[in-house]
Amino acid sequence: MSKKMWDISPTLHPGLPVWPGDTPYQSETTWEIANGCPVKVSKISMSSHTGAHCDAPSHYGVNAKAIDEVALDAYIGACRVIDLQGTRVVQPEQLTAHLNQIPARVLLRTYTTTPQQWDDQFPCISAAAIHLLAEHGVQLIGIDSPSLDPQDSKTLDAHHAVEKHGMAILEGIVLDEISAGDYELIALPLKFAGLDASPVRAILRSLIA
Ligand SMILES: Nc1ccccc1C(=O)C[C@H](N)C(=O)O
Ligand SMILES: [Zn+2]
Ligand SMILES: [Zn+2]
Repeated sequence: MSKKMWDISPTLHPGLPVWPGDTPYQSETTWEIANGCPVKVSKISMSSHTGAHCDAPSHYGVNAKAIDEVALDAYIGACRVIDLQGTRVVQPEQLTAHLNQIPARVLLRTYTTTPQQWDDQFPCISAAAIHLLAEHGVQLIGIDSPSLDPQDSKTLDAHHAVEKHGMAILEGIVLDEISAGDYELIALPLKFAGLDASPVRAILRSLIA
């Protein structure tokens, strides 16, 4: 019997909300199946931070690893989805009840329904909460909002807390249909040379068949 699977990735389509001023998702057809051409091929243009994506350390750290240089083990394995719907800034005290035998990956659900339009007040996480998770061995922090830090942050306190602990980041996932609990996460970044992030197809699978 196969393991149940949940897709936690938004569909990438023209009009998908992206960071203000960033590159919108666009695609065009390079070749069509016609006139002797046997294939359809497309061209896509998008920000490295489109939809469900993994930040590389080089996105927020100087002389830090690019997405093609990061170790992949953080992006596949046991994870815990913590339901914090309605939270605007995740604080340590909201996590303490969920730390018992916590896996190395944590995904935070802050939305009941992920907005279809850009939310400039999107939920984020405090640096103190990142430090608490790191102290409990967490290696990847995921969130259903576009960033760990507030949109207007210039200090990126949560990202630099992640940097301090060498943790991995997964942002822009969709947890609308996901109940709190433990799952297997698979969310591997593409091997873009020198880039600061990579879109991913993020999925959860049940830990038992
Ligand atoms: N596209 C951007 C353009 C400029 C500044 C930030 C972004 C982001 O997407 C935020 C990123 N995901 C982050 O968590 O820092
Ligand atoms: Zn990002
Ligand atoms: Zn980020």
